[in-house]
Amino acid sequence: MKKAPQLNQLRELITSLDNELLSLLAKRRHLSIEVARSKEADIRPIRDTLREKELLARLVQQGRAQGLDAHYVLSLYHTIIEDSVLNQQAYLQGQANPNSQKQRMAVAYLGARGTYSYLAASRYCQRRQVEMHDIGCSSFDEIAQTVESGHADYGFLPIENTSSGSINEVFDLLQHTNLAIVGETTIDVGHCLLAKPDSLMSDIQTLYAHPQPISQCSQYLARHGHLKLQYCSSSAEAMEKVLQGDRSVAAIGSAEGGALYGLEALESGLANQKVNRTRFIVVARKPIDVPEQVPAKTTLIMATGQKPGALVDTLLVLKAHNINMSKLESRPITGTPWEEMFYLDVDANLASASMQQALKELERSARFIKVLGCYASETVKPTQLEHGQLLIEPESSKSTKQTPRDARHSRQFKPSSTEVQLGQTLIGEQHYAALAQMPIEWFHESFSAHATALKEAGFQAMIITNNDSHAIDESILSKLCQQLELAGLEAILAIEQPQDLSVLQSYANALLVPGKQMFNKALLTALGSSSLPVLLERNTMATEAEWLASAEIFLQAGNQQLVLCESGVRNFNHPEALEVDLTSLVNVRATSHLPVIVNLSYSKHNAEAMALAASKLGASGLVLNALEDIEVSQSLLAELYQAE
Ligand SMILES: O=C(O)C(=O)C[C@]1(C(=O)O)C=C[C@@H](O)C=C1
Repeated sequence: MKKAPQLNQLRELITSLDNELLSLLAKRRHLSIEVARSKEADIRPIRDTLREKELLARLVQQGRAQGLDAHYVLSLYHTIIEDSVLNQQAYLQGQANPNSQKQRMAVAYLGARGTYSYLAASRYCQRRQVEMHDIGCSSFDEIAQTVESGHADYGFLPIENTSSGSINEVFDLLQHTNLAIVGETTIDVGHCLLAKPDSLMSDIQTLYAHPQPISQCSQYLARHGHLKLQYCSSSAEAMEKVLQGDRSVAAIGSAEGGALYGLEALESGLANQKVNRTRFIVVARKPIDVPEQVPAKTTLIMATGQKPGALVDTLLVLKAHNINMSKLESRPITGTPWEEMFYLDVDANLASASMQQALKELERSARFIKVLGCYASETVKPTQLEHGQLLIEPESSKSTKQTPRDARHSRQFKPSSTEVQLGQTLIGEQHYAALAQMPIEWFHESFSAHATALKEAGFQAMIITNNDSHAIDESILSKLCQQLELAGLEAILAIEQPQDLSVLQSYANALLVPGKQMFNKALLTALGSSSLPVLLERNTMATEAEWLASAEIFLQAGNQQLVLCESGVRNFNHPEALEVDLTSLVNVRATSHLPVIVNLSYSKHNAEAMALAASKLGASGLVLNALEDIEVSQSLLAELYQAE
């Protein structure tokens, strides 16, 4: 028996794949910036949701054919596209504001290295490829003063959090500052319990934290009522305290921040809400221009006075100009009891005609109004696909489930077992067939001797696969099929797309739908409308129901000459290889009248025993690797034919 590969060998393979993935992602990023340059020239919007829909639908389909589920592909690509959009925005923003372009920026933020503000600021600078000179501050006022006095170029202020809501102190500060909002950024706040590496959860008695994380983790803290809370001015101070303390103290902070202090996360996911994100605004001394291609936000503050319906009038102005308001917050005006200052974020570019017009109208009715800034919106809403495009099961499998009695593949529909005539070869309950398989690339001039030897060893047919999905080379195909015919082997040709049907059917005795095309509805329907027998290979990740659902699509189109081909599925025993699913063979034989053959050419373990077991369990044939030692195949086939 072949030994399972070593863990380190497998890890090396994964490492090299990951390296390839990274370099592909870097190349994609580079291309995305080139796209931004072209959009800059013809003034086209950065976001093109139609293109995204088309791209996502294609990738979901291609991924599914390779065994990757739709949600996995979608979430990967949502992240990739978000990155692409934000990079394009940062590029165009830089081009539109050449004076604010610097190699190195001084950035003021709350606390010290390791706080969430620090993480937000460093990510913001990284995206703009700007070196960050970080200036930790002890309060929001100090951040504002540091920027106002020119000691910092940017200030980072947390404005709202998905768990604890708006950060009032920052709203109040904005009332009195002359700074402009020039950007926003949102980060995931993954609160962890950080302690020294040798601390255990049972050791922890005291918890240091900033009031914000304490309020965002209130449920966790209620469950751990014995922990003594100590308030700190920032998460960095909390981590510093843990560093100075003994094993009984811990802090709330991010794992990334904790690592800067040599602390480890004893527990993670402390926040009340699963999605815990904080939005930061970036303030600077001067406002910036936002290019019209970039989705922009404008933040205003206004006091309407205590007239009935004053706020409604404001909102109606926005409505009249088709301007969406993404946030509305109110804060008391200091020194004026019962009067409110409203903060509005609207999805509009300050320079746009509609926003300018709306502002004029608002000025007429407001007692006070001020634009705090216009900046690129970093909320990249993921483009969604139609529900039908996301279904893990093909639509037909739903209908099969609803009316299993009517399903054409079922024994209820047709109690007697189906026999499929493949040239001169019959496949079915009473007819066991042996098929060899090889990729078309293996064809060579002296192939005919090998084909004859296969025939003599007991094979009746040859499956020709096209592993790399190359375009069909008709001259090779015709020579190959001629030699198969001379050797007395039926030619079964793998088909990848409906367009290839007209060429392939002139050479083939039967066609094979490879597992990766098992969900290809167009292909199944085209083959179902032809008169050639077809072998339908199970996708390595497909369930029995999905496999039968694909068979149903084929049968519904009219052609009843279908053989199911079980080629192995991924499993935990031998993750590097495929393993024939004998359980499914039994189940499918019990529920369906279609013949099932078993392809052992991909499975590396116990092929001989598997072949015997499969034939005992009702398989109507087997497929072996055409290049396997012919004598070994011959003795196996002899044993199988005897057993039949
Ligand atoms: O194709 C474009 O127009 C791009 O800008 C590239 C891209 C992408 O990364 O694939 C990014 C943003 C658009 O909304 C659509 C697609």
